[in-house]
Amino acid sequence: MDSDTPPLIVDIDGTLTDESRALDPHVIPVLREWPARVVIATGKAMPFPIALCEFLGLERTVVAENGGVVFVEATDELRLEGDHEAALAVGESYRDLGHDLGFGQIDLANRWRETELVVSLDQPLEPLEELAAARGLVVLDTGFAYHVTDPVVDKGTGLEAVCSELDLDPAEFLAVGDSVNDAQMFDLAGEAVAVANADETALERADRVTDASYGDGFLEAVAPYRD
Ligand SMILES: O=C(O)COP(=O)(O)O
Ligand SMILES: [Mg+2]
Repeated sequence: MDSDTPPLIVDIDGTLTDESRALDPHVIPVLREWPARVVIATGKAMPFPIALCEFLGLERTVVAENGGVVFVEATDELRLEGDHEAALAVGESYRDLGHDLGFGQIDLANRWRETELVVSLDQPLEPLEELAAARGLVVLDTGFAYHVTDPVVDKGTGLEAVCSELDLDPAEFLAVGDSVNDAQMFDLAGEAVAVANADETALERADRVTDASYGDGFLEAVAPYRD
């Protein structure tokens, strides 16, 4: 890698993982050795990207919950944004209609969530969208879960928040992702790459689409900046 390597903002599920959300081990050395800043940007709750950074030996620079949570270790900044009360109320109303969030009794998908709510993809979408809209929230289908999210935040606002902390410009970044929740960070990044398994929105908003899927797609996305 040369000194012109851009900072990297990368999604987790579907980009660093396979379809079952298991991390592709081949991405590990690439992330560990990336010579510029690495930002992990995910729809997952904060403990997941924080743990990923720790296990990879990366400084913890994280956008979680689709932009609702931003943590920058270097400046000791934690920003929470978005109407969590409204998201929880959507969940309550959804249950009142006889539906379920779909993650079982001990719901690890929502347990550490601070700004949004997630519902399993095997649950009905339409009533969820109606309840969310009534409270000014949106539902994002990432291909891994339905996210009831406050539209004031997204991974783009998260990238901007990270940049203002670290005195970087979003346009310096290489962004890699796979789904609708990556679209706004794609719009801001200097170069946006969708892996081949990406959804229609991510494919449309990307500057480049890889031939390979999942972790192999990520490796292809960053290949021009290695060696
Ligand atoms: O949690 C999800 O549904 C998707 O997570 P991701 O943003 O890391 O792909
Ligand atoms: Mg993803």
